[in-house]
Amino acid sequence: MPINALINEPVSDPISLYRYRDGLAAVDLLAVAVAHLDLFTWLADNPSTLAAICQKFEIHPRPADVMMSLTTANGLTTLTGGVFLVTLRGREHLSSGSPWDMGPYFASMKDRPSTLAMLEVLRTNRPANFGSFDPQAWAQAMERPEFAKAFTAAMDCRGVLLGPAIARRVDLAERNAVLDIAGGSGIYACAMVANHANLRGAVLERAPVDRIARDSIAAKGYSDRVDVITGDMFADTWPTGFDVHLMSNVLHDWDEPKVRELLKKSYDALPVGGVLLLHHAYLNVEKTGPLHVAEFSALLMQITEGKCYSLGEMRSYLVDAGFQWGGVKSTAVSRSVIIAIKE
Ligand SMILES: C[S@@+](CC[C@H](N)C(=O)[O-])C[C@H]1O[C@@H](n2cnc3c(N)ncnc32)[C@H](O)[C@@H]1O
Repeated sequence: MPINALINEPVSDPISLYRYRDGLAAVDLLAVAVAHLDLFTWLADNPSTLAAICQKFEIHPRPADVMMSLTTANGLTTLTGGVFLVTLRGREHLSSGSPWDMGPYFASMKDRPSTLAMLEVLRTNRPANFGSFDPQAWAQAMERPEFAKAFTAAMDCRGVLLGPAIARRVDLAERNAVLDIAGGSGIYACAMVANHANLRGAVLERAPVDRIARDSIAAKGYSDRVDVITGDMFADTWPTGFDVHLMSNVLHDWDEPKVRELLKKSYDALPVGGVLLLHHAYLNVEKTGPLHVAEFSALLMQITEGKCYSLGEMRSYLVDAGFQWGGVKSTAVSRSVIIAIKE
């Protein structure tokens, strides 16, 4: 009998493979910090806030925040009382004047197209074209059926691992219906209903992904329990009748104002006592790691308007939106799910 991957998890751990794929852009972000900005030489003499770093190097706060999380997670900087300091490792290996300065080693990769694309994002705050090879940025490229199909397939194969991991770590025994906002192929909604016989589901997606989701859900045999609702999560009112909302790998595509907007939309559409599940890769409260997540954040910052948020940031956005914090559970490959309840 074939393995039902929506119910069974793999025995082996693919984390090293995820680290390569997720961390793709981290090397370019570090190269920008060293070879273009000479960040560590300056910061060693000028401990500074994020705002002062942005001013000095004429870079934007969102990518600068991601850059400093990456240097901190690498043990090159620390943050004390809102001020970034260079550590011994940063001084010895990445500051000019040190006999062990690796600056020239990084300088040789300064003009790589992907490094230059990263510098452009720091300077403009505009997402680069997808993976530096597609003619459009991700959000626009997703309107083209061919790109949407390939991108949704990429998300779907990741969801086979992560969807069941979420479904098994949250208690949904008393719940009835899950709305998977921007649910891609519907893999997460299928995994939720596959693991919880009491649940029905729906995916909210815009065209052309809505059609891809319908076909994918049918191919998995879940059309009788998972619907697809065509809609724009920003422009449209969210459907009611669902006591669970799931946003998986959604908020990390957007900057803070849009994150807050989506949380408010969820709050308005959920019944009192309803639960919001937020599944992403999160930095810790102090933004000192995990390194895998700080590396992934470089990629998201480069190709979308977002980044990997910290648990502290998410908690404050949720509380501001009216939610009660219900805890956080690890799922797989450095991802976790935040549970929030509408009071
Ligand atoms: C990174 S994918 C995540 C898909 C899925 N939730 C997952 O975890 O694999 C982001 C999804 O957001 C969807 N999306 C982007 N803007 C949207 C909008 N305005 N309304 C509805 N869906 C949107 C895209 O079509 C895409 O499927």
